[in-house]
Amino acid sequence: MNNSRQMQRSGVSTAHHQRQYSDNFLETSNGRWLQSNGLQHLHSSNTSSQEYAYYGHGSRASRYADPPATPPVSSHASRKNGDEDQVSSPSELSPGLLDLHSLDTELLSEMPGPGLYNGSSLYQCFQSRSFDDFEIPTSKQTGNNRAHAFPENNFLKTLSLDKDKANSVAKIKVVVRKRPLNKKELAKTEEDIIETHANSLTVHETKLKVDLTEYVEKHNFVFDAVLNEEVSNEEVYRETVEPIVPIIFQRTKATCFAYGQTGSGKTYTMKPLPLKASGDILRLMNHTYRNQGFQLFVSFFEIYGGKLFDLLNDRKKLCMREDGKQQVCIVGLQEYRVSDVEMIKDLIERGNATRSTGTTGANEESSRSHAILQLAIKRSIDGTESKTPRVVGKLSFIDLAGSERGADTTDNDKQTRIEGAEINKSLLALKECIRALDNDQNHIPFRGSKLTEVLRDSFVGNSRTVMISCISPSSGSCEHTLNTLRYADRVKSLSKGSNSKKDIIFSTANLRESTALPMPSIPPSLSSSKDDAADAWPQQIQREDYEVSEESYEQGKLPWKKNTSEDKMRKANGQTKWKDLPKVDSKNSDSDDDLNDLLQEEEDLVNAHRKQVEETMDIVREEMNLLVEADLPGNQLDDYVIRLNAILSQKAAGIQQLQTRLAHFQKRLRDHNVLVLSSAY
Ligand SMILES: Nc1ncnc2c1ncn2[C@@H]1O[C@H](COP(=O)(O)OP(=O)(O)OP(=O)(O)O)[C@@H](O)[C@H]1O
Repeated sequence: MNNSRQMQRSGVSTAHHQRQYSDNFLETSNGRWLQSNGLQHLHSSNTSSQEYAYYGHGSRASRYADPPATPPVSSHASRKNGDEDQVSSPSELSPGLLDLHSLDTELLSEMPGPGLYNGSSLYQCFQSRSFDDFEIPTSKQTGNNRAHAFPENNFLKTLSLDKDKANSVAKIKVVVRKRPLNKKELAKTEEDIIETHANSLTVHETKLKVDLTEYVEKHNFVFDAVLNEEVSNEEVYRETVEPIVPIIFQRTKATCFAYGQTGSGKTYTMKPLPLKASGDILRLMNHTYRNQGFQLFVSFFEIYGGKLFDLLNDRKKLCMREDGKQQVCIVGLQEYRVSDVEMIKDLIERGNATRSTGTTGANEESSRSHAILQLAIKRSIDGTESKTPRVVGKLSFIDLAGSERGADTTDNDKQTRIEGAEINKSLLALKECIRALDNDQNHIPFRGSKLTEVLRDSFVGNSRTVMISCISPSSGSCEHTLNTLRYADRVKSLSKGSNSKKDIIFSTANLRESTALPMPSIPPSLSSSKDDAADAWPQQIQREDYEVSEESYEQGKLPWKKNTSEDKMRKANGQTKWKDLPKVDSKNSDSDDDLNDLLQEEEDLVNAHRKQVEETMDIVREEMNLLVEADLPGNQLDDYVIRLNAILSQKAAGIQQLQTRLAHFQKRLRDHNVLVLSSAY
């Protein structure tokens, strides 16, 4: 069905492909790019930068198309209110070439910093508009209409960020969003197995022992933020995108993507973000950067089955080219110049309505494509509109296809399986790129998929990435949820800054205070140990040591929330091998303390060791999941195996070091016992 739809559409787009040629246009930058790439036959008399502007603060009647910075498109200038056809009419739009990344990618040199921000005038200008049309009111939102129409949010504070502060915005931020149980899950009496804390969460996975008794395995994860089911879309925006909006004006490219299994809330989460962001961008353009010649452009396309389709141009098939500087260009992509939030909203709605959906084994209305909406801020070199504007910064929103990967492999529908393979391939490639960036590798495997090729310029240079991992709380989705969180954990480990280490300590404190959950395996005592071997503590353990899993053996399926004291007891009972040690009298209390310290250290070490092994197993499992059906070509597969081997070797080295430390501690314990025994007799 999708196939035929696409064929129909591509048929239409072929018809649209008839272009007028103009030698003059070769004078433009896009034309030059075409020429330099031997593609002059593709060039159009129009750019794809469609004017979609209307000034006069939102009055549709006063909308007019601004004289374009590039060859003009006049036919749609008189687009009437609500007349979508006029806008989308291919003959009117005359799709041209959007050199999204080529010359545009050479960002304009330093922009003047934000001027003095006058919060009240800004408020006055925008108070009549609402930017929250997508927002679902929550119980927390009171009847303060004024506040709702113009949320008195962090943005006002963010506006006054100077460049230094902007630089302090994390390069990679990983946020998890948990959705509420849905009706289906409630009807099946599925349990909520996700317990959230400030910036950590625990997954309570029910497992079966060999004797078929149930037990709960807990998996703890720490992220930059964890948003529970009560958090509104407005708060999600504040936590994720709002802080990066001002730095788009500082020659930065930022990407915000949602990852998670089908039905986990990716679209629900992503949909309102571009609109809110463009509202904030326009505010900055109209106030802080007033009269500085900034322009906002919107484009929206999807990657479906490895091919690109323009969501704002009747799903016209697009092609991607790489220029001599290895910059990726999307040929023919429509880009609309916008200066009003309402218009952006129209465009987003149009694009969303055009997205590919199909039926999968996992979800009837599943998005099987990656949807990419880009907000580009441009400015011509001299700040006027007489010259072709160039990209100053870009904000990309990516609603990824469902990450359930292997789930559809049993599906009989060939098309669905091919889609699944493509999705697996791109998610694998995305992670590979992130991993390569993490390791400061010279070679970033962007070519692994269309998705990563498109994102290439958003990851290099001065870039920011926000990943929102969407998870279902339901026990039935446990495996997918763990996969999502592990993927997010890998992305998180990219963050080399102070964040991750701080998180561990913070989280440890949190966990110790609030529950008797298993402790992360690097307690302060161990990391501050004066023992020589402490220096040999593998680096990656400190960095990646987020997930701790501990089996708390339970007879029957007891609700996890009630188990704290039992867990404590079990933990104590777990030390049976030491309880037969001869008792020493109270005079030996110092020795007791020493012994306890040693026992604690040993237990931590054993936990860390087990965690390393588990993590390694997780990596292998996860990679296998991704590889299934990814259908990589031979050379990519070889590269992939080499990289995976390197990671596993690193893990093996970490495990080896832990084993050495363990042997060392056991020797100390034996010595200690001999000492205690000899003093006892
Ligand atoms: N935080 C939330 N609060 C309330 N409802 C939610 C939330 N997240 C998701 N939903 C609801 O759950 C359903 C599935 O969400 P959504 O379509 O966003 O999932 P998805 O991850 O995009 O799925 P797919 O990958 O199949 O497109 C929708 O009906 C949506 O309204």
